[in-house]
Amino acid sequence: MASLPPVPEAKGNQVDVPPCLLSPAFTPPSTPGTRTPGRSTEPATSSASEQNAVVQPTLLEELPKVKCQVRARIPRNGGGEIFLHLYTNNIDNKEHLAIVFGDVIRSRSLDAPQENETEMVRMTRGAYTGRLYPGRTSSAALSPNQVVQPPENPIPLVRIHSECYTGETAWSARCDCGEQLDEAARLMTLEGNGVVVYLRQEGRGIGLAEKLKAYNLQDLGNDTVTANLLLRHPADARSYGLATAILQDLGLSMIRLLTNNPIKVAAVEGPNKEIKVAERVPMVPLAWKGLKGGVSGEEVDNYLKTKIHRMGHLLPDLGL
Ligand SMILES: Nc1nc2c(ncn2[C@@H]2O[C@H](COP(=O)(O)OP(=O)(O)OP(=O)(O)O)[C@@H](O)[C@H]2O)c(=O)[nH]1
Repeated sequence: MASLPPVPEAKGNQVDVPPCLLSPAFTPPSTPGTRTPGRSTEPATSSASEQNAVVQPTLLEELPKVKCQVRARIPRNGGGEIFLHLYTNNIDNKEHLAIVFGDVIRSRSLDAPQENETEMVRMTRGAYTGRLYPGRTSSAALSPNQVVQPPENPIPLVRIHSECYTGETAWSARCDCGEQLDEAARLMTLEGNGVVVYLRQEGRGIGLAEKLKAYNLQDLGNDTVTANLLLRHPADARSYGLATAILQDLGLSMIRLLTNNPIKVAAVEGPNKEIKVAERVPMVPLAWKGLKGGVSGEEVDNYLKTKIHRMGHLLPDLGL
């Protein structure tokens, strides 16, 4: 049986690319928004000796086109409610989502009148104001006790979240993805305003099957960056043009972005600074703040350590 190649040494942001295990690369070709902004889609070759783990986003001139097809109210387990917005777009066939907190933020493409549509059709696709109730006949009218309150902070909190089936659904303690989603929801509920853009770029854009292979390579002693490279994927295959377009559709031009990822900040602003990140709000793991309810353990610490040391994430090292 062939033995695994040695773990490469990081040199600042540079990393030795290990010989790949597979050929050809399996990064899904339909990774959302690969055209804007994108990373090099060149697979690592076995002869390549070095590659940046941290790559600055390159922004294309045009954003993808997005359309909100439907919106619905979701009462939240534990209190409060959100409006789930489902988007389609012109660059992939995935259903990307925007989870909107509060009544103020609305989708332009959803609210735009459609030809010959009845009030019932408008209400059914979610293009109504206020709340639906049995017998309601108009999408526009607010009942007298339905008043839209402006939020206290006019610059909304935004989280751009990439799908993580393992962390959000399968209770994984390898990463902090589930905790980050919960924490974003908690903060937006407190403010009564905000948006989680939920992008279908599972496994940093390599898809679930490849992420599971990467997990096995991690169990064989590699960190998350090396595991991706061994599979001939980039360390991070994601892009954020769809998020920029969705935020624009939601009428946001200035946001406070919940992230530790500097690439996300630069990328979401868009090719023509369509969105301005007024503030980056760090996402410090709850366990690091001595709080309960978050994920903790050696595996998530290793995951975060790799993000800090090899992907340039802005988190205090805390001697990890
Ligand atoms: N390839 C790979 N992807 C992972 C692994 N663990 C988690 N992920 C994916 O990493 C992504 C996490 O993305 P985000 O929550 O947006 O976080 P981030 O860009 O790292 O930075 P923050 O905004 O600071 O959280 C999700 O798509 C997860 O599925 C792993 O071990 N390997």
